[in-house]
Amino acid sequence: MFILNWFWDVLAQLGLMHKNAKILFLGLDNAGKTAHPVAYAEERPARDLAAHSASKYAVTSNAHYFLLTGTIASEELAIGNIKFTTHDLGGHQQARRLWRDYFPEVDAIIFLVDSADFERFAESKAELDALLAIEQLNRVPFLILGNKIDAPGAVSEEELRHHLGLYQTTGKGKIPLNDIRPIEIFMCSVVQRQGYGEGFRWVSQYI
Ligand SMILES: Nc1nc2c(ncn2[C@@H]2O[C@H](COP(=O)(O)OP(=O)(O)OP(=O)(O)O)[C@@H](O)[C@H]2O)c(=O)[nH]1
Ligand SMILES: [Mg+2]
Repeated sequence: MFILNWFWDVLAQLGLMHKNAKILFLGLDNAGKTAHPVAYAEERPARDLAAHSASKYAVTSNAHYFLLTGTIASEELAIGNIKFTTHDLGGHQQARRLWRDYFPEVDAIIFLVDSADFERFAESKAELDALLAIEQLNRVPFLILGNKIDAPGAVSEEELRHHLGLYQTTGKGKIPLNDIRPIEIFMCSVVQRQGYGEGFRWVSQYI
């Protein structure tokens, strides 16, 4: 298993269109950003990752590696001559203070929420609101992923919108925007590999 394993399909899609996309994965701890037990957080040889990506996407070029420093995992991935950096920042409280170090030049923020964790919706909302209020991010597209729809007790999109206060969002089609930050919510299950592709396609049009 690799960090952000689940996201590679979608990165590959984005990779055909965009260069040097810097995407931040944020959300509370346990939201599903890395979707694997943290226990294996050790550095992996670059060749593992290269082998993985090569087998899956016929990626052969340079710069396949990732770093783990404390709770911050960052991956660089090159598809052809297009380079991506993804940062999955840990979500526990101490790590959240580090989020803002990663804001400069970010192209999109993916904010994950555990849609089955009713008790933490308010905490998620507080973090999300704080992010949305940051001047530096006021043009950065926000993709909110309501994850774990497969889990017992997961709420519907409507309910999650309500709990997060996301009543006015961009819309899910190809919506042209002038000077307004794109923001939309999509429900997904990282574990079952469903739902997020639509979200990433949506956000990619604004990167
Ligand atoms: N049922 C279900 N469980 C999921 C899903 N995605 C992640 N999980 C589980 O949720 C737990 C936490 O996932 P992580 O990816 O480690 O959470 P994280 O957001 O990276 O958390 P931090 O690294 O602590 O910030 C794990 O046990 C995952 O297996 C999902 O779509 N459905
Ligand atoms: Mg994690």
